[in-house]
Amino acid sequence: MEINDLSKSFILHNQRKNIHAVSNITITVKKGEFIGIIGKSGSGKSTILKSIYGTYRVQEGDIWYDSSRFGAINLAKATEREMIYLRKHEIGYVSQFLNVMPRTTARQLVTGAILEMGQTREMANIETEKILGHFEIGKELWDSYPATFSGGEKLRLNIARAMVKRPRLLLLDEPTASLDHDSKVKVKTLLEQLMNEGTTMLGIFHDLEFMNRLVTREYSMQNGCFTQAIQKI
Ligand SMILES: Nc1ncnc2c1ncn2[C@@H]1O[C@H](COP(=O)(O)OP(=O)(O)OP(=O)(O)O)[C@@H](O)[C@H]1O
Repeated sequence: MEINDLSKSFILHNQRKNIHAVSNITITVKKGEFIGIIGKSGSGKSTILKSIYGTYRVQEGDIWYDSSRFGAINLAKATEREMIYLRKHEIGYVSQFLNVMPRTTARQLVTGAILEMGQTREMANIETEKILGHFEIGKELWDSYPATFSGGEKLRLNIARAMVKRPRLLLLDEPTASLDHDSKVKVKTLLEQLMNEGTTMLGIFHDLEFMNRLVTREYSMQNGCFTQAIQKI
């Protein structure tokens, strides 16, 4: 992926203010790399990820992504239909929050994600149980609605759902922020597996130390700009 001169502002109409969330971000990410981004709250980290994922429309700059379906595609200018395809098949996004779907059980949520990738139902069922078990989501919860889950359970399910898709590009927005140590270790192990399978990752981590030996390059952000880049591996 190649991001060139990405800038994004928000206009706050009620305050007649223009917020420059990110300015002139340029970065090249090679296949299989794991980029870690750190910076103070409000420095623009999530805005970068949301611009790549198409949650935010980019005003200036290009985000060239090497898609297996479309070839080189500029995500800054992609159509909604293209973005929907990419989100379903190639680009994953994990945040601290789970958007629960009404009347969908934890099992259905994960199985549905696997089926979207074209797996058989039999394989999807096996893999669903494997991943729910791995994240220690109690068996009694598998056929329950996640709306009633605790914060930690929701988060683990969220990560599980994104990971089973084995995305080509995975965006991580502080996914481990509210996890206990054991759950963090589990996430790290799975991220390591994904890396070994060739997934490229871009992640915001409050505690980058924890991701040590996985992150290949680290960027620091301040006021919407990268201020430092450190090659870790
Ligand atoms: N949808 C939005 N509307 C208006 N302003 C926004 C929006 N999203 C982000 N901003 C503003 O853009 C700036 C950067 O926000 P962003 O969420 O990217 O920061 P961050 O570094 O990820 O912060 P945090 O670590 O707290 O999540 C902030 O000043 C924020 O208030």
